[in-house]
Amino acid sequence: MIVGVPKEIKNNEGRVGMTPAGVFELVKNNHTVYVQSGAGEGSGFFNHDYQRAGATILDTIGQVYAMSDMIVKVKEPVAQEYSLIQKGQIVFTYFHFASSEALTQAMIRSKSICIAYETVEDADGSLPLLTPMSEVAGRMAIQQGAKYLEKPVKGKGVLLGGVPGVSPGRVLVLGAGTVGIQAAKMAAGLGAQVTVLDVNMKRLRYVNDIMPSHVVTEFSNEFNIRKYIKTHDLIIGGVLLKGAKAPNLITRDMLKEMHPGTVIVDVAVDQGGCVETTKPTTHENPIYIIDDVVHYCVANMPGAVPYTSTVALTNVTLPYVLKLANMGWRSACNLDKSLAKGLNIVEGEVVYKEIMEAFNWEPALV
Ligand SMILES: NC(=O)C1=CN([C@@H]2O[C@H](COP(=O)(O)OP(=O)(O)OC[C@H]3O[C@@H](n4cnc5c(N)ncnc54)[C@H](O)[C@@H]3O)[C@@H](O)[C@H]2O)C=CC1
Ligand SMILES: CC(=O)C(=O)O
Ligand SMILES: [Mg+2]
Repeated sequence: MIVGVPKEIKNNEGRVGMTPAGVFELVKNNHTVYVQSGAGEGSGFFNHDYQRAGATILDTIGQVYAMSDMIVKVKEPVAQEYSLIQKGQIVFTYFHFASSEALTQAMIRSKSICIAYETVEDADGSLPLLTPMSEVAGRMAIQQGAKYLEKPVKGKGVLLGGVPGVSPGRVLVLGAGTVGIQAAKMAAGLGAQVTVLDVNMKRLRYVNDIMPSHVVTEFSNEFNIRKYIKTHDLIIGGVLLKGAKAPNLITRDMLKEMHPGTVIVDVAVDQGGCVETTKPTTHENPIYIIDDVVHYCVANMPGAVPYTSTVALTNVTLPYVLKLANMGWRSACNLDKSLAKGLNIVEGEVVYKEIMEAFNWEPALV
């Protein structure tokens, strides 16, 4: 198979879909790999590294899309890429369709095979290709939140760890999944008081078992959310309903209940966000303020630490890339049920029910 690796063009996205180690494995399996010139630079991988591993470097993104059977990338295609995607081409990347009807319509029109990293799902319900990036984003959420709590950037002016004689800051974590646990761990490490909410008691039991006593758990419901947003300085949005639009747990009216300078880091922004006032931002302009509440809603947080994120991501994607290249998408998905869950749009048809539900589409209309 011919596999293409384009350079990411989303704002400040330094990750790349394949490392030279991945190229080496594919070439060893008799595949051809085209890498766009400079694609890996943000992650510390240069053209000569890819060439030494056996790849051919192409000058333009157009050439990579035109010459490849399968595109392996990181983020969802942006508008400039829509017309480059070909009928029957496999596109293996994050898509987050439920948050963008425009992207969904464009990929339906392309008649490509869209396999979304974020919905590849193991038998136990875990999401092996989302987990490493959620680990990065969960940890980063506290770093970013701590920064935007500073007064010069309109935060409340609270130091999360406090100092002797002054209470530490308070962090509210919505969702005790991968993002939530990593965020809670980082916040606890800084000495903050942490409250973690989830609707899944198993997750809350797990958090309760592994975290120190200054991390407490509560059930997630509107009553508790309304109570805790008034007293917490930093709120992390880490909820997920697989493949679906995130629920709006914090509604617009609730912002008025919060202390001015409260910071929300809505990591779930890529699935539409769990805060009604969330809209995607970029690393260039990461925040905006509504009702004195600072919103940080960067949809590609791990893109800012590509040296860590590219390796963490490609460690888990490469086995699937090899399977797709060796067997083709039909046989690979027939044999590997986890990978089959990644199929979102196939030759113009949406095959993932939560995407249809996100846009209130009836099957006959698509
Ligand atoms: N902005 C970014 O750069 C990144 C965003 N993400 C996103 O972060 C989100 C979270 O991902 P993960 O932690 O991996 O998901 P996960 O599946 O590990 O955890 C989600 C948790 O949300 C909980 N939940 C569902 N409904 C809830 C409710 N009403 N109240 C409280 N909790 C609720 C679930 O029970 C689960 O424990 C996803 O949307 C993911 O795409 C992940 C990585 C990077
Ligand atoms: C998961 C995701 O959206 C990201 O890593 O950018
Ligand atoms: Mg207010």
